[in-house]
Amino acid sequence: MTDETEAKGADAQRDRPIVHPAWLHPHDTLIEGYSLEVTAKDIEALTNAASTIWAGAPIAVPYLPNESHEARVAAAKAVRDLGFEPMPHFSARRIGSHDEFVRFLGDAVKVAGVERCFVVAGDPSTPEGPFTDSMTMIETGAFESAGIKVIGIGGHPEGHPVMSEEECWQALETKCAAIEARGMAPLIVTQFAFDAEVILRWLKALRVRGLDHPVRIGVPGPAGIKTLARFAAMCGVGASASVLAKYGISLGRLIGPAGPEKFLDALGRDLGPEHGAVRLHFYPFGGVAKTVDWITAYAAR
Ligand SMILES: NC(=O)C1=CN([C@@H]2O[C@H](COP(=O)(O)OP(=O)(O)OC[C@H]3O[C@@H](n4cnc5c(N)ncnc54)[C@H](O)[C@@H]3O)[C@@H](O)[C@H]2O)C=CC1
Ligand SMILES: Nc1nc(=O)c2c([nH]1)NC[C@@H]1CN(c3ccc(C(=O)N[C@@H](CCC(=O)O)C(=O)O)cc3)CN21
Repeated sequence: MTDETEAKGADAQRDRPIVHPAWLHPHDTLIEGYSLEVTAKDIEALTNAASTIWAGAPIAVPYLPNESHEARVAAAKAVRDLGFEPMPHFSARRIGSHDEFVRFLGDAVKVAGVERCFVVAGDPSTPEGPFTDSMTMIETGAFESAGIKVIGIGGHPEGHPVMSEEECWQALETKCAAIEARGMAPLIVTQFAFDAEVILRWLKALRVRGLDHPVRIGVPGPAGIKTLARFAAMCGVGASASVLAKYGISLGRLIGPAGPEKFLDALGRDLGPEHGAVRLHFYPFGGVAKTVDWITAYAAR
């Protein structure tokens, strides 16, 4: 019972005003109920690793350029057929037309039984179609009409290359309110980061603002240091020498793998009730198998 919708159900049954209590069972460890992000190209790797991933795990599939509609729908269906909960991305600035949007949403629901979607602005500096940001997709009303229950949105604890800090909070508040007003449950998924202290500070600020929705903290899966640096640059994620040192990466030794053990140790040590309902979302930059094996070993410690 670590899933967002189930958590809501459990909430209602116990008739308690606390939001998503299933995310904070005292016997849980931080790693339980994790989710993953897997590209359409990595579905084969997901299939091979499936038996070592918890049944029902939410699996997000990013909306990457140069993928066909069919490949995107097939990826969501494969995730469902493997016994996981598909959460396809809807990348506003990458979607070429309203038709492309509703066709993907419709087929994702019909073919893959999708009930949760992740909406994000996306990287193109000029939108390829009518959607400039997440809100313009949410406001079409298409998600609730299609029966979507949970809408994931991006959180930016380390700031954003285009938006100011205050704009990030405004965007988050506006999206959460709109999603709830439309009868769906918001889920905040953060951009991956390397500094646990920044995450903890941001979580506190989020709760002080009255945003009590569940949060999945974005965690880079274990990968070679060069690979991590490449994705950080690609995604606009800061990775200063001092932050990387705290993470366990020494700039004097740039070869070899780096995992999130120090990052997660720090999070696990300092997370408290004041940070609200929190789970993890892994970005397997070093490959799905490597990340899942790493998670299994970390959980068994
Ligand atoms: N966490 C993830 O998995 C992903 C994160 N991203 C990153 O997150 C950002 C999306 O932010 P959201 O919180 O979804 O924003 P949003 O959709 O809530 O938009 C908030 C405001 O920021 C502006 N904005 C966002 N991205 C922009 C861009 N690339 N160029 C110019 N203006 C932009 C929007 O026009 C809007 O005014 C992307 O731009 C990208 O950098 C993108 C894809 C996946
Ligand atoms: N700014 C931003 N844009 C994103 O698209 C994004 C984020 N942030 N944050 C986290 C996730 C990670 N995302 C991605 C995006 C691309 C691949 C990927 O595998 N791309 C290429 C390979 C690129 C490379 O190895 O350099 C591919 O072949 O599909 C993986 C994860 C999407 N997400």
